[in-house]
Amino acid sequence: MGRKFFVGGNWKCNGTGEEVKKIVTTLNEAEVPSEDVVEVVVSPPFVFLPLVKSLLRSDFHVSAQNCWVRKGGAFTGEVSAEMLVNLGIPWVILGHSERRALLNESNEFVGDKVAYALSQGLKVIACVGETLEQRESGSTVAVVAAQTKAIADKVSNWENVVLAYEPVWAIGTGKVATPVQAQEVHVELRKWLHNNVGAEVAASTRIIYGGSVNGANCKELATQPDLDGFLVGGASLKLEFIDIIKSATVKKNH
Ligand SMILES: O=C(CO)COP(=O)(O)O
Repeated sequence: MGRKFFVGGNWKCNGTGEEVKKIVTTLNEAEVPSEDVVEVVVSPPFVFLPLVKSLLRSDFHVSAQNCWVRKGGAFTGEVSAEMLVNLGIPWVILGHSERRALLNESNEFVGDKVAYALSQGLKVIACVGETLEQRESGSTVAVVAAQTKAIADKVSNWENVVLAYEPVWAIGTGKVATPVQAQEVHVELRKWLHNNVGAEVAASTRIIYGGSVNGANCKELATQPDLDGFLVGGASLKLEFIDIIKSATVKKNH
């Protein structure tokens, strides 16, 4: 079963209105493989979502970087899944390691968020990944399995989920996982899905890699059979994001 290559750009907490418009103009002018080959999703900060949605080419899609865990209401500072749906935003990133680490989002909380966002009709990029300490102590697989289990416990339909493996030690550090390291964990995640959710979900769910992906390292990573795309941070604000989108063709021809 074909898993369409997926390239997400997580802009994190960056950009002014002018900078955002510039990035969108660059993306709009880029020649990239068609939507049949690659699904491209960019994720600006909340405040720029309407602007980006209104300007962005129609074959690229928009994602939020977070949303509230349940129905909106008296939750100062939060943005609900319903609001994203109301704005026509199809995607949301949930469980990013920066939120897990800095805002104490637990595995269970992330699982609840993923389930609620899906129930409202959003598609979810759900992030998992180990810290350097966890990798060095040999617990990488146990950590990502526990994070994935907390999602699987709450979610029965995986059709609208993309799983992003983002080792914390590779995020924003310039220290990219080697293709072999990434492939190893992607295989383990797929195995986990196979054994705990089902063969079909394991075969069809896209598992993408994030952590210091750039225009230079994306092609080799893309050749790995269980790597179905990327979630890109820093490089998604730069011209090289277009090269990363183009690495979808490496996959297609591999
Ligand atoms: O966190 C990331 C994407 O969500 C990765 O960030 P970098 O590409 O900047 O390492």
